[in-house]
Amino acid sequence: MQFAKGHGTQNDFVILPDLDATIELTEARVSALCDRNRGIGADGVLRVARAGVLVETGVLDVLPDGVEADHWFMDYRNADGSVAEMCGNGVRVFAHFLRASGLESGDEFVVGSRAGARPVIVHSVAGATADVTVAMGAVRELGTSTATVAGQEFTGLGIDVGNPHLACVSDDLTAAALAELDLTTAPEFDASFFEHGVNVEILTPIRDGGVDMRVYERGVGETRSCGTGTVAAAAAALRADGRAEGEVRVRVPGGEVVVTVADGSATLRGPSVLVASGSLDESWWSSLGR
Ligand SMILES: N[C@@H](CCC[C@H](N)C(=O)O)C(=O)O
Repeated sequence: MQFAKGHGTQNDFVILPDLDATIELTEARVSALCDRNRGIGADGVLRVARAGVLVETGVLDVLPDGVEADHWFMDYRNADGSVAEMCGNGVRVFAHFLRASGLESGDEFVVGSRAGARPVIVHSVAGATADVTVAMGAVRELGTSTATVAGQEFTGLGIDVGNPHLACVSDDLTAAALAELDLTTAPEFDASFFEHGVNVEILTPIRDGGVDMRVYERGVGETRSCGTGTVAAAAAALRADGRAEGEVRVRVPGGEVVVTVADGSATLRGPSVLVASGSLDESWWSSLGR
């Protein structure tokens, strides 16, 4: 079984090209693959197949909104094996992989996700690195809620960008104080507000056109970046600045991306790096629980 490994601002993924969608991606297998000691190690898994094939094989019940049978589909799983609707860094890496592997030759194409169609523009591919913009779809504000991180309560804006986020802009927070925040344990949140769990972003207000952000991802833990999280963060930071639209540079521990919010939707531009490819040992794979 072939795999590749890549990351978008150090949010890293194991990529599994599976054009016939025959791989049984159980929770046990995904979590073993993503385990940094007993597997390859990653924040998530991206299965590569056409959307129609995933419906035919029963991985998807139906084609999500705007996704056509011949669109490429990013079948995304979190490191704990759970399925999530969308992954913004994942889409950039997925698009880069399609180009690097020759599965796709265009600069503009659609990547399907469970949250719907996500058109991409591949601006450049140079060596192991690509620069990709993803149209992230609608940014829906859900209202105010709170999260408690290491005993400290943060108020934030619930935002749905295909998956759920609570983006907490903290007025006096500096980049240095943010870096000190203890994010080793899961933030507490209002489970009646976020029935399906939530990704929590803590960020500074906009200063010089940018924010600093850290994230605790549902199904993963703290990651060095989260693309959908940067979109939620940018939208919340713009709101806190009295604006509904604008461009925001979002600095995360793993690098920097640019988010543009306009007309109730957003684009996300940033890098992708493909670092390795190889094959999984078949006996190891089949020894994993189903
Ligand atoms: N890292 C991703 C988001 C992955 C899904 C998330 N953990 C969830 O469960 O919603 C990104 O780049 O957007």
